[in-house]
Amino acid sequence: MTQKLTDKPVSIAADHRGVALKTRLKAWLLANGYAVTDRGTDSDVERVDAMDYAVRLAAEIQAGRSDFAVGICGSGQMVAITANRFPFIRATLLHTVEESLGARRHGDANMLVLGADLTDADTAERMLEIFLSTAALGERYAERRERLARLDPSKL
Ligand SMILES: O=P(O)(O)OC[C@H]1O[C@@H](O)[C@H](O)[C@@H]1O
Repeated sequence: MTQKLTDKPVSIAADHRGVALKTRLKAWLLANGYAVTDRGTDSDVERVDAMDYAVRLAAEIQAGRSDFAVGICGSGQMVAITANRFPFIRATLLHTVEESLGARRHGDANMLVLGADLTDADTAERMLEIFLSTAALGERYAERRERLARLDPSKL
């Protein structure tokens, strides 16, 4: 068993293209001792907008109900772009286990984003395992994250 960085439920959501991967990752989370908050969608035939599901995940983190979220759409792009509009979200679209390590160590990412059309489920499971068990580094990495949090668009 790898270390757990959170005792809160992991929030997960997907658009219609990500339903199958969401089901698989939810099962992995439950089997590995994580509580799960599933914010939909549940139909892979009814077309929905990935943006709405990214917003649902952001709301879970903003409210403090989850420390980590997993968002899925076909490419992952729409979830990642939407989620990163919120300053308290550090969403990262990943394709490899190595990227998952870096996203947590350097970026303290709190939302794992996956493209269901591009990512096989075994790799996604491994990325999720690494994502939820890799601590963020301190020192210069922490200083950069603090700078990031202070970036002010009105001062461009
Ligand atoms: O299935 P349709 O609606 O054609 O395309 C949706 C996908 O297009 C991209 O924005 C997202 O990746 C989303 O999953």
